[in-house]
Amino acid sequence: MTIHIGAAKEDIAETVLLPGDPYRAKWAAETFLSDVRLVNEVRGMLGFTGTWKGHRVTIQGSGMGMPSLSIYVNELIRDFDAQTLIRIGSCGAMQDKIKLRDVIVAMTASTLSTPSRGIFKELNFAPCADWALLRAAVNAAEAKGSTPHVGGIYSSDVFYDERPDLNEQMVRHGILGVEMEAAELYNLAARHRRRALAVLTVSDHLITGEALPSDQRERSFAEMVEIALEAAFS
Ligand SMILES: O=P(O)(O)O[C@H]1O[C@H](CO)[C@@H](O)[C@H]1O
Ligand SMILES: O=c1cc[nH]c(=O)[nH]1
Repeated sequence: MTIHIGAAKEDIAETVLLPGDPYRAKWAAETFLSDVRLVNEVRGMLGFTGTWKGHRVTIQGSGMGMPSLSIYVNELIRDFDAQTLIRIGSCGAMQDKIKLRDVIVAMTASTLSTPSRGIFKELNFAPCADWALLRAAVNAAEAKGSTPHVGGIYSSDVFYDERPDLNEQMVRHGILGVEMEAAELYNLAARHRRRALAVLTVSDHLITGEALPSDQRERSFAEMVEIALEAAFS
């Protein structure tokens, strides 16, 4: 039991899926897992553990933004010994070729800053996904007849952006989409030698201005959850 996760050590699986939205955690656990148990509700940041095809899985909300994700991932790694951590998040598309509801698998995550900035100082560390997980996610998507976009994303500290020039540079350099957590997940996984990946569904389009309603962000992103589960246990 930690300050932010009120579960016994044995209640948390080695494999953890991490949606930002705690109600997406509830929906995904109830939709994809068997023998589901609520294992955390501290601060309403719901976490569930169950089984998928015989494998134990925890689905734990991580909140919005890297400082929040950092709390949950630090505790999951240090206190619960999580080994494989896969973010299942929403994102905004930054390229014309990407459409609403497309899946993006994040190879790298560019940032302006992360909670790890304090230790990296002047170093520009390159947060990147675990290669085997990334390959397994792409294979899983393709086996389902889907073609995910694979490449770099932007992990931003803000949703309401006051620096359009930064987005312009991201678009210009081929960044696929923007979200708010993956870079610090990748930093922490590198530091503690764990496996991490971010699989994202496009909920907004920065070029067209399209946006999905919040109920769909909570309960309709099945494809990315299936890809994450298949990748974790391939
Ligand atoms: O849908 P989730 O997983 O929360 O991810 C995205 O949505 C939130 C912003 O609405 C941020 O957390 C961003 O990264
Ligand atoms: O961070 C995010 C998440 C979803 N959509 C966005 O535009 N930004």
